[in-house]
Amino acid sequence: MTKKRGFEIVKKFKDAGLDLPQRETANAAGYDIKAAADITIPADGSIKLVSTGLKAYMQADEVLYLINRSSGPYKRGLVLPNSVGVIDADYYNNEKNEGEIFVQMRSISGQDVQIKKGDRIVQAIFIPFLIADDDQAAGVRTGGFGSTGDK
Ligand SMILES: O=c1ccn([C@H]2C[C@H](O)[C@@H](COP(=O)(O)OP(=O)(O)OP(=O)(O)O)O2)c(=O)[nH]1
Ligand SMILES: [Mg+2]
Repeated sequence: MTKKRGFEIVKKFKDAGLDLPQRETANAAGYDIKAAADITIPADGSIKLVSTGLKAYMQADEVLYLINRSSGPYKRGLVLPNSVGVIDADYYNNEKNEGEIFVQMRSISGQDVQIKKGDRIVQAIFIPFLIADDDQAAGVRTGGFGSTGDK
């Protein structure tokens, strides 16, 4: 089978016994992503990066969105401060790193929230996107989290 899109475990977590993301029901859009290690999301509202131990490959005109589970804020008091995480196709095996996906998380409960290894923290949805007529993007991704600068 030709590889089109999917998830792989990054080297750092290769012996950690992680599961590859699954959809829970036949028509679900989202692949549920689990935390790769225990982490506390602090009561003070500061932002933590949660390791997933995963990278994602996809077609050049596809993007992977990380979107909160509806139970995230409602039951656990957890939100993604960036609302939606955008995982670009060229983040996979980029120049500086393998392209591990991290989930930004913040507690809005006023309490510490304990995330345990294996907890399903976010859902990931593959989506095709369009480009504008005059698009001339030719840059090469060298990392993530601000690698392309502010200007
Ligand atoms: O929640 C997220 C958001 C992004 N990323 C990684 C994958 C993505 O391809 C890369 C860049 O994300 P984005 O373009 O949203 O952030 P940026 O601040 O514009 O960084 P850059 O300048 O590297 O594009 O960072 C994550 O691991 N988790
Ligand atoms: Mg960017």
